[in-house]
Amino acid sequence: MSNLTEIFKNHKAFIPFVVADDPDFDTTVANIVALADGGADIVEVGIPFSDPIADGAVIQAADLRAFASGVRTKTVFDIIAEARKQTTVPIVFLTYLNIVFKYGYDAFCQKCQALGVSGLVIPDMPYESKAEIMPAANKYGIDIIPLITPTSGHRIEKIAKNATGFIYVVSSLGITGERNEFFNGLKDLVSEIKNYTDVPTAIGFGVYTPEQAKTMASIADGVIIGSAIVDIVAREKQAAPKAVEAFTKAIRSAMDEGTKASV
Ligand SMILES: O=P(O)(O)OC[C@@H](O)[C@@H](O)c1c[nH]c2ccccc12
Repeated sequence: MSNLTEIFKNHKAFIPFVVADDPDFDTTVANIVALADGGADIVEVGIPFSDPIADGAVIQAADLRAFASGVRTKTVFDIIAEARKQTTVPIVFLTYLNIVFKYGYDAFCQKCQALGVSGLVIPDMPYESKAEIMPAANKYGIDIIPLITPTSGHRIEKIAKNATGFIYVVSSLGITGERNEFFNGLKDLVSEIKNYTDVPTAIGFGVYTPEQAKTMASIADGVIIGSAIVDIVAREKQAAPKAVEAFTKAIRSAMDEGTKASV
């Protein structure tokens, strides 16, 4: 079983997201460690991209800060290598497909394995194109985390049946960023997925507050939060790690509360 799947056995998983090299190398390393110390189960690290079509203003701005810092794919790998000296927390990359394609599927997955990166979330790679990357992903034991959205419809069955690691359930239509309302069929969407697989589900997109995290943890096996953390990094800059750790603890305890209440 994938090491990512194992994590969900103990409790509801919290999966925070940061953009690599935002605002700089050392702060990103410290943020990854702070997320782990605060109780993150998996850290999702975004590789900055010039055309992040699924991202809202907050993450787009973070990508621009990373570019201003001179980020390259190699910088991102070096950040992970540095973080790995301080933490064993499971890590997945959020990356647009072109970055992986350009680096080479085999070389990229090999690098992930060497760095202890367990999975890839590739939002612009449709399920139907997954076959291209699977030989490399299988060779190096990297999970390709599929996304299921409120409009996945008849594709849910095949996506779920072929999933490994965990399934990223997109909370609503649109792009990343804070929101007050989510797709109202989320419970049904998660239970439909459960008809086809035991691979755990995590809900992301627009989850911003501890209260929302608690609600999502009552629906799915895990919760993903990006923009709320990236906002803290934008505000606090080099001082972010402390605030990021405090936020992570607040989310963790809200999720644990939610879980206890439903037992
Ligand atoms: O920022 P949000 O709304 O909390 O959403 C999670 C998210 O940041 C992270 O998983 C992510 C960042 N960029 C993405 C692009 C597509 C899908 C997911 C993502």
